[in-house]
Amino acid sequence: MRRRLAVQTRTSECPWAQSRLTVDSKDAMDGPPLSSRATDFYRTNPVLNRRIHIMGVGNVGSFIAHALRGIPNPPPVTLLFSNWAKLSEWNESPQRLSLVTDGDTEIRDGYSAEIAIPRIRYHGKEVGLSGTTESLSAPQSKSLEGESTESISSLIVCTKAPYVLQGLSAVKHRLHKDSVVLFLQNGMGTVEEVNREIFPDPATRPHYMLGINSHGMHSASSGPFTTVHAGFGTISLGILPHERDRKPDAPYEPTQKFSPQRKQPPKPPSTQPTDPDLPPPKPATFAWTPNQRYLLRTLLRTPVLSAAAFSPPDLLQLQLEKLAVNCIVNPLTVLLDARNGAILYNYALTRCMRLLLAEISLVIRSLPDLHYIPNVEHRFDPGRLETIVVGVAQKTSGNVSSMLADVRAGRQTEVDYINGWIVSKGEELGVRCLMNYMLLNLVKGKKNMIQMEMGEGVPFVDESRERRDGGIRVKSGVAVAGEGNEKEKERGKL
Ligand SMILES: CC(C)(CO)[C@@H](O)C(=O)[O-]
Repeated sequence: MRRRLAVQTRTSECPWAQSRLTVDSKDAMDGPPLSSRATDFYRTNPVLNRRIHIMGVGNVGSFIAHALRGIPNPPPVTLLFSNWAKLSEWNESPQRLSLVTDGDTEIRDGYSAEIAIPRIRYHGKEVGLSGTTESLSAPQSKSLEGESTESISSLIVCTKAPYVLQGLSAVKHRLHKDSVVLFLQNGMGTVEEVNREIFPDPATRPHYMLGINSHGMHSASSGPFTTVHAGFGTISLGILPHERDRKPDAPYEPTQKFSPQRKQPPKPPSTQPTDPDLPPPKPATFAWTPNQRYLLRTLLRTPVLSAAAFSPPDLLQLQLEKLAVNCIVNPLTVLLDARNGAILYNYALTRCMRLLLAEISLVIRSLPDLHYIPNVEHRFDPGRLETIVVGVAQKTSGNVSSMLADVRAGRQTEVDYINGWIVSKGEELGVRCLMNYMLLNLVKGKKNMIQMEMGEGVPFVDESRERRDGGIRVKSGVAVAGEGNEKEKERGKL
């Protein structure tokens, strides 16, 4: 039997430098015999559960699952399917994932698969099950027939932002306070929503990690469970401080990165005056949990992912830069019904971009979290954001943005988590974002228009038709939802 061992090495006082390796006893047997101190350590520290669950077996989820099974001593991986049809398709297939890179196909197996049926939520309550007409009489918190009840230690959520709450509702009772959940969505605000709706109690809330994916993937026409790795990108990862460790409304204290002396580095001058209404800034350092460290290390040792880890304030700034790009490229390509490159070399569109970026920049620069971080004024200056947006539009000029792909298919978009986040953060901070508000509603309006053209935009529709949207449809008095067209190609990301 393969016994797993954990080795902890404390390299410095700083939690970012602590490390715990999980190795197979087979590998450990080749080394020197374990000291009694080490065996005592294993007796007092429970061995980690190495299994990684992946929610959302679309292109992003399949890419990550494929990459994880390709590393030495790979972790066990469980794919969580959101409907019986897809799970049956998997069970009837050779149960392998394929990744096509530059025309070469690599096939990997050894996956477990489970069903986790998203619970449809309406006004914060679970009211039905995705893809069925079954209603839930009482708030659902337990597993349904066929669903596993085993606890989940590490979960990677790869579904699109509007489907995260539904998906997590199906597994929330399997997650515990020491579990780690990695969110890999476009936009902002998912974690706040999950805290409010799924894990309101910080005492039992799992730990979180965030990731920003810039790899481009789409599904292959050659067959199911095959993903084409079309654009080589990176995954920026970070661990989010838990509310048990750090108050979420506290701004970050800047970390001195480069200093000639170790002792008492000089504090960089704050670019903004200290706000008496804000709580005092807190450092971004905190202790990692074993599951967080394990998941982070596993992803970092998976070369295909090109993953890199960042401190929470650095990751937040990367997220905000990506948000600014998505706030411009995604909705403008929807309204123009054109590829990303269409927003370039067109001065009328540059004017629109500048009006939008003026609001976006102001909201970002007003965020309390960034209040004490030096250089924020310059990093999120509208001119610099414009340079980033234009650069991305140029690099991905041939891509159909993810939002345009969703709108064309009549699916729900991530616009609420992109321009919608800017509008609602602006409201909180006293910044009126009229341009973004209009764009938000134009995108929604266009999606509704296409849905109506597809005959799916009215609440009572032909019962035989599946709605390709995560929204609510009232059918026989029960709120239900369809699911996205799985065959639809996911656009390249950046
Ligand atoms: C940057 C971006 C717009 C490029 O296609 C991508 O993030 C997307 O499609 O959402």
